[in-house]
This record gives sequence, structure tokens and C-alpha cells, in this order.
Amino acid sequence: MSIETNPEQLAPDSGKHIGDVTELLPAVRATATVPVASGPIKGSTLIAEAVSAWFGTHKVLEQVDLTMPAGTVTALIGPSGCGKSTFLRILNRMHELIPAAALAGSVRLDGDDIYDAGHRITETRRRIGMVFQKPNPFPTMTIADNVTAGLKLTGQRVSRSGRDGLIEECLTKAGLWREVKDRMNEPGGALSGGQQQRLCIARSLAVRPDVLLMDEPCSALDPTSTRRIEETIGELAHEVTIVIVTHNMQQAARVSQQCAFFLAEQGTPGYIVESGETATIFSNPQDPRTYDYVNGRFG
Ligand SMILES: Nc1ncnc2c1ncn2[C@@H]1O[C@H](COP(=O)(O)OP(=O)(O)OP(=O)(O)O)[C@@H](O)[C@H]1O
Repeated sequence: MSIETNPEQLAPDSGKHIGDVTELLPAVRATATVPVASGPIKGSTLIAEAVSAWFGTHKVLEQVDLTMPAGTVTALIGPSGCGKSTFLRILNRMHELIPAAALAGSVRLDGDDIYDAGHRITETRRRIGMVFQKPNPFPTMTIADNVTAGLKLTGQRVSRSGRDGLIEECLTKAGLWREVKDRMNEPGGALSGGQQQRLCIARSLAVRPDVLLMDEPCSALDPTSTRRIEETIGELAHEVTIVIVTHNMQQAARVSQQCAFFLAEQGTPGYIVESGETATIFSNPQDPRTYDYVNGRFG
């Protein structure tokens, strides 16, 4: 099979940087972490084993093993083009939507392989939601309808009386309720970028996922909106397992408890150099390449 996508569309995004590289490590050390809500841990544990991925004949991931425990925010970090987004898409079966894409290995959600023939894709995507880089609410649909838009797609029903409660609950969890409670019938497109991203998080939560995947959810947002989303991540961490791709090292340090550092060297497929507790990855990594990356020496 051949790669059908225009290679120019695949070039790494040269516009992405990891912030103020000169003082990164001291800044990371000095930055307070986002408060994580307390309470019983919900969510599910996701385990990727020996995951490799291809686009046509181009192998882009090599034997990736990673456990993403329930109640934990895992940050995927690494230079552009090392396969972080591909890995994220494999975690909820979106990779297979791309023509000529292939993969090997397994992904288990609380023990069940999501790629088993018996598993319905819609159920997998309900349990493992995705928030994208660019907020993508339905712009002409009302705020309220945006929140419940995923229910129909996943075959879930909610009673008329339960609907209002669900909308309020999800918007509250996404940190948006107070700002929009009197604007329920306005279109989603009328919100600011940061509000739209929180609306998308509320929409993801409405189908009651066990895992939320976030692909650079703040890269299109201003610092205030970014901070608000980071707080939301902290508030959600105990009830939904979160996996976030970020180029912002300070953000990774603030929101995650675990980090995985991906690298693809000289045209070889991406792999995980090192993963572990975020504090260790930033202050005392085992591999010198991890140290160099988190200190902004490359990437
Ligand atoms: N649809 C596609 N078709 C073919 N190759 C692709 C496709 N998407 C990504 N790739 C290639 O797969 C490799 C990994 O890309 P991926 O987007 O997963 O990396 P990334 O680490 O998330 O990068 P970035 O940080 O820039 O988003 C790159 O070489 C990329 O060019």
C-alpha cells in the first residue's frame, strides 16, 4: 500500500516550540503544579504494549510500551514528528481511519484489548474520548446541544428531565458552567477559543468516558485560557484517566504526574526513551537525551 497523503502536509510543524528554553528547568522547578481534586479514584487503566505503527511503508512508532494508570495525568512529550499524536490516536482507534495506516501490538483498557474483533469501535471511542488541538464545537448548534451531541452518536439516551442536569454537570466539570449558564441557547461558535475548548471537554464528558486523550489542547489558546484548561485537567484527574500531548514543558510539569519522552532519531521510528514520574523526568532523568530535551537543548 502506498502513502496517499501529500508529503508536504506531513512536514513537522516548525511553528511549535517548547517555550522559554533558556531558563526552562529552573522555571519548571519553580512552577506550582495544578491542584488535583481529591476523592476516590475512578477512570480506567490503559496499557499499551509493543505498539508499532506505519503509514504505508513508513514506520513511525517502534515497540512502545506505556501504562497509563487510572487517576493519573500522563504527559507525552518529545520533538515534533516523533509519533506522539499517532500514539494518542492509536489509543482510541482513530489511527485506523487514516488510509494506509497500520499498527501492531495491543492496547488494553482495564484488561480488555480494544482491538479485539469483539469490541465495537463506537463503544471504545465512547470510553476513550479525544479533545483536539483546535476547539471544534458545532458552531451553529446551541451550547446546550453541543454538550449532548455525542450521546446520539454513541447510541446513548437521556431523558428530557435528566438532560438539563447532565448539561450542568458536564459544564461544571469542564469549568464553564458559571460563564455560560445564562447563555444555553446561544451558538457554540459565539464563545471564546478557551470557552470553546472547555465546551468540547464538556461534550467529551457527557458520554461518561473512562479516559480522555488531549492532543495539545491549549496550543491555540491564550495564557489565561490555558491556565483555566489546566485547572480543569487537575479537577478531572480523579475521575477520568488523562493522556495529554504537549510541547510546553512547563505545562507538562504543572498538569501531569507521569511523563513519557518520545524521540525519533535520524529517520528512525519514534520510541519512548524514558517514562516515569514527572518530578523525576524533570529533575533527575536517567537518559541524557531526556535531560537535554526538558532543558530545551533540542526539539
Ligand atoms: N496521515 C499521515 N500520513 C502519513 N504520515 C503521517 C501521517 N500523520 C503523521 N505522519 C508521520 O508520522 C510521523 C509521526 O507524526 P506525529 O504527528 O504522530 O508526530 P508528533 O510527535 O505528534 O508531531 P507533532 O509534535 O509535530 O504534532 C511523522 O513522520 C509524520 O510525518
